[in-house]
Amino acid sequence: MTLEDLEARIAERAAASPEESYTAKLIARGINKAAQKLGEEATEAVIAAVTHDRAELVKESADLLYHLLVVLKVEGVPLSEVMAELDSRTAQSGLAEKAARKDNA
Ligand SMILES: N=c1c2ncn([C@@H]3O[C@H](COP(=O)(O)OP(=O)(O)OP(=O)(O)O)[C@@H](O)[C@H]3O)c2ncn1[C@@H]1O[C@H](COP(=O)(O)O)[C@@H](O)[C@H]1O
Repeated sequence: MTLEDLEARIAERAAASPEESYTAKLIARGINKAAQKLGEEATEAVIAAVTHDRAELVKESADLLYHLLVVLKVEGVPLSEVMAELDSRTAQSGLAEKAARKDNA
């Protein structure tokens, strides 16, 4: 499974009935609920990381990526746009990118 596969699955399930699909149910509840779930999963991943709970970190990371893709779907942002942003950063180090952002702020 790639993130692109998951993005396609989410797009497919978005059209399903909320009674039979968690994705459809979450999308029907709107961006505030989807964003709240994203925040919760991020927090759970952070807790797993700082408590060195490796198995939980793997599970929470999967939840986090899924909920991020749902939020991107609701907001109409294709994953390819996020990947293109990451791609554009490979030309420089993360520290140089951070300094450039500060200069532009
Ligand atoms: N990867 C996921 C995935 N990860 C997490 N989850 C769901 O995310 C939910 C998070 O758990 P919570 O207890 O926080 O959720 P909850 O109790 O419903 O949340 P509240 O609304 O009560 O806050 C669980 O119900 C998980 O099943 C996912 N649901 C779906 N997918 C993927 O999406 C596909 C389509 O799923 P459906 O849309 O359900 O058909 C699946 O085949 C998977 O590939």
